[in-house]
Amino acid sequence: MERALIIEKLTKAYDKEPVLTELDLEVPTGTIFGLIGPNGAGKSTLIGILTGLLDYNQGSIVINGLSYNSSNEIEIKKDVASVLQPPLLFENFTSHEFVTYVCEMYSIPAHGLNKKIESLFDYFEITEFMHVKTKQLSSGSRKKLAFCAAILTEPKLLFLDEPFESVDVISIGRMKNVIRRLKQKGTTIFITSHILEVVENLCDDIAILHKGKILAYLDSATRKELEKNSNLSEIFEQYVESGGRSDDMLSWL
Ligand SMILES: Nc1ncnc2c1ncn2[C@@H]1O[C@H](COP(=O)(O)OP(=O)(O)OP(=O)(O)O)[C@@H](O)[C@H]1O
Repeated sequence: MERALIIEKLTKAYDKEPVLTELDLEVPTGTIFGLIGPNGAGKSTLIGILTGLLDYNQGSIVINGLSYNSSNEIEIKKDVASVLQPPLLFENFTSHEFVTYVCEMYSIPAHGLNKKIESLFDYFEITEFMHVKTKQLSSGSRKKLAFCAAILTEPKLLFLDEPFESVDVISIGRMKNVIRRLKQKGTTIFITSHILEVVENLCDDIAILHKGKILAYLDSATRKELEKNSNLSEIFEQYVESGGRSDDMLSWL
């Protein structure tokens, strides 16, 4: 099977404090992959590295068949888009200026672009903010705008870090529709989320990241077996130990 992403022995420390330790991970091309893990597990750090925002100490990364290094960074990035947490927007641009600027950076042809922008903004109910500066948008609208910009760049690999956080339930449903459509077109989607019901229902393979390592990789066969008896939240709890904590600790409450 083809792999959109191959990570080997990836190690990252912040000021000597290890966050990712010899992490190995492979993501099959054209699938929706879910990365879940407790707070502080290293999910955003991993996405930061994979999108070129953060450096790393050791290991190797292959994206869409290209080995990641400074000489081919630009070639890799033209096929990769992301929605980060918090989303990165140009604060003094209007929503329309922002998405058109992002499309220019990705050399997306201008012909027909406005129609696509209008339909996406309409679908996500942000048309009224078309000519409003991004710094004035609510957190949910910022997320939706960053998502629209990422979609418009027609990526082969799309990283979504907590894409559903702050987003209303109707818009989450629409984001899920778009993500499924992208998969049908062959895009690989890499999602992190704490909303496990959405991950369970949307993703193909799922990995659990804990303390900087992949604790479990649940492919479709493994999921099928485990999900006979438990939902994803229960499976997550079984893998990620509670460290003996229970409600009894809060008996004073
Ligand atoms: N810039 C930074 N400097 C130092 N430590 C950092 C920095 N960014 C993150 N960390 C630490 O790295 C660890 C992993 O953080 P990260 O944000 O990647 O986790 P996460 O899995 O995305 O967490 P969450 O689910 O809470 O968003 C945490 O211990 C965090 O405190």
